Amino acid sequence: MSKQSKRREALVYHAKPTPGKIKVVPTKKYASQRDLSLAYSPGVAEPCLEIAKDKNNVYKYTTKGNLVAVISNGTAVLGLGNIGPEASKPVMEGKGLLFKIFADIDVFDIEVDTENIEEFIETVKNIAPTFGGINLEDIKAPEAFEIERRLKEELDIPVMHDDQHGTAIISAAALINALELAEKNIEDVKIVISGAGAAAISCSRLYQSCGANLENMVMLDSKGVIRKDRENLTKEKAEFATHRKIDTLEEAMKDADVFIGLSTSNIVTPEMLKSMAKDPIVFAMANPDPEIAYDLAIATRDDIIMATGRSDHPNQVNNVLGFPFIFRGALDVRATKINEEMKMAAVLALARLAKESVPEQVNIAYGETHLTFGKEYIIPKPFDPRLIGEVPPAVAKAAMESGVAQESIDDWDKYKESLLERLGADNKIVRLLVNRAKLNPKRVVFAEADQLDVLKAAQIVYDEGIAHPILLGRRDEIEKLKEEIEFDADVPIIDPKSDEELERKNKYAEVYWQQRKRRGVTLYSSQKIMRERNYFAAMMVNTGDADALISGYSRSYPSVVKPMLELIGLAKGASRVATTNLMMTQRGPMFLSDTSINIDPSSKDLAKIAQMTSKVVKMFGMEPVMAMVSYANFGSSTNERASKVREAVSYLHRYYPDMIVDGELQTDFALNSEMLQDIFPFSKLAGRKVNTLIFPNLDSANITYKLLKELNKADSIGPIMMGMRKPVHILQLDASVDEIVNMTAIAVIDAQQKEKWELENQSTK
Ligand SMILES: NC(=O)C1=CN([C@@H]2O[C@H](COP(=O)(O)OP(=O)(O)OC[C@H]3O[C@@H](n4cnc5c(N)ncnc54)[C@H](OP(=O)(O)O)[C@@H]3O)[C@@H](O)[C@H]2O)C=CC1
Ligand SMILES: CC(=O)C(=O)O
Ligand SMILES: [Mg+2]
Repeated sequence: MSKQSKRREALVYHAKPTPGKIKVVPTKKYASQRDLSLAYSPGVAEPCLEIAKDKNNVYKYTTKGNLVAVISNGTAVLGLGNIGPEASKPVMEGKGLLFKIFADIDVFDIEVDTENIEEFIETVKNIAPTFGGINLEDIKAPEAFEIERRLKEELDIPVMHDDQHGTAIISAAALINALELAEKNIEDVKIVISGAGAAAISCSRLYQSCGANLENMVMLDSKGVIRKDRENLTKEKAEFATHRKIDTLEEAMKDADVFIGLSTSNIVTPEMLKSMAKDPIVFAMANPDPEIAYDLAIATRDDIIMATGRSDHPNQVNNVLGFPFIFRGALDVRATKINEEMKMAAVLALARLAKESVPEQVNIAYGETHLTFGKEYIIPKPFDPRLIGEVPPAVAKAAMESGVAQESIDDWDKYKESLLERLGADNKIVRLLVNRAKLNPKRVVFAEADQLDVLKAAQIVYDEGIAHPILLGRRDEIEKLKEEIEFDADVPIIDPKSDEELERKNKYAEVYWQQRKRRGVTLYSSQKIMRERNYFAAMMVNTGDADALISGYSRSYPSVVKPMLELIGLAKGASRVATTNLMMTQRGPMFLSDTSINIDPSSKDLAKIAQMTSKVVKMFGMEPVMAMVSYANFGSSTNERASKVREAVSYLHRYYPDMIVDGELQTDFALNSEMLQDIFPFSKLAGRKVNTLIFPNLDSANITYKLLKELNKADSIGPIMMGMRKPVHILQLDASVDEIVNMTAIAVIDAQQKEKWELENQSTK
């Protein structure tokens, strides 16, 4: 993607569909007059009075305990400098988003229009009663030091200047691990620090706590090396002033073991890197552009251990790995401070985690095959789901042991479990899907590429490397739309109606005719039918000219399924096709089958649908726990509709005893593991969390899925086609661009799996 398109994409992302990145969502019912009389007057007076009696009750009756203020005055926004409070708001909203998705902490972002230290402190102190914690952000040094020191002293809730301590914690963990790989001792290494601001000073102090020697450090600011003989140094800079008679970064870098960049972009040259000691460690952490570009650094020295603050290269040393989890731990024990002990506990937890074996989910999420501790993996990845289970407990424990916790945790296993529960699975699942597709992108033909949304989706999958799109449709229309959305990549366009495709059309017609010539099909009618886009696209997949197909955006589902079934046919061993929908519900991801095809399946069909769905659930990295739902529970009705489901279950139990499936069951029992455990403790599902529902007929499945989508605004991925010989996936009429992108990822994964099975079959023959 060009720099210009990236810029546009970032602006559209922030502007559409609603400006900004976060919103406020009520957590209580508000549907009836009664609800409102509780939420507001007169009911609300009761918690007010309780809190007036005892301020601690504010944690019991309000969101304070899980609410953090991300506060800035916009004086040091990333590496963009003093761009003012309004211009800092996207970053602060971004931090809010990260707090929420990584640690389930709610955030109000607050941008304060003052550069005066006293005014800023006064503002924060005045609003502090609202919050459980204060995250100071992007405030320039030296003001940031005084502001944080005073607020820590004067407030009884945790206050942390993220750019100082978040950065220090993460980079210290990365440094410990990098030094281990380089086989160097922290006490001995020569460290150059570019930048003498909030982040640099705090990092350097923490490295000292980890054992680094002040005598071995050289720090630089915008004026050059900070020497003892320089005048008018702030007290923080003076703390790091060196006796060495050097003035420039170039001189400082000679024979240095470690470079820490917390200053500004592109100030380190390849020559400087070459002058460093063997196995140099370079953390170029300025954002958005580092002190030296990752690729350039790697190309300059092959013994380098390199990290940046960015997510698009290995080793992202960025405070995003810290602030969500540090505050989570601090809030959960109502710590009054974030102290040195808590910071060190976070450092050690992060450093330790990087050395443990990486769950497959993380490999997939980052499009990697085998992340292991080494030069390109010195620190955990932000999307590592283990972070929330490891860092907050370490921080909370340290808070308790150092005497700043106001509440204690006794059952650490239970606490860890509750932390893992906090993370919704929605985004994770989509990410997993997309990244799995990216590992081995396939050629996907978009049969309706002359529709704007389909083309937009094709552009996204192309840009993100999810698939190699083939655009099928009216060439002139596609060209026009491509220009409109500035999709300038050279991807194949195929217009089945044009003369250019005559040869290919004839080839497909011949194949089609050969298969059906004894069923009343003539060569002429075959040639005619190949002008129809879905037939043409299906033949592309059939003959290996494409790996997968996406269609259905502009036509009714059955009208697309029919030709696909006729042309592509069923997979080996499949007796029918069916679909499943993945719904992102508040309870977590749920698969619902069959949502689109089988009107009144028999018990055998139901068993088959369950089996096929189980494979799809596994494809999403989840263990299927399946309820075959009905209006009845375990034989409570003898009606044939209930017994059909019962028979399907007994078939599965008999032939597939390892499948975790049971029924017939009413949906409320299926979704409530405790109720199920109490009343039907013999069930295979008792005590388990059901993630898949197999419905007895199309009516119930389709109605439920649409109801969830409309009433609960649950996002849906699907319908995912199961049982087709080739990867053909059919969109709902008017699917959104996101839905088309997700469906393409599914089509690619489907193609990857079919390819794998074919290879396995060949090797066993
Ligand atoms: N990866 C991460 O997680 C994080 C990265 N950062 C990045 O670190 C940088 C600094 O942030 P922060 O400390 O908050 O900002 P500050 O404004 O507090 O500090 C900036 C420092 O950089 C120095 N500086 C500017 N230009 C140069 C130069 N050419 N050579 C050497 N030093 C220079 C300034 O010098 P002077 O004192 O003379 O003005 C100042 O000391 C930013 O790029 C920010 O994005 C920050 C926090 C986290
Ligand atoms: C990451 C961060 O907080 C910064 O660059 O300022
Ligand atoms: Mg910052």
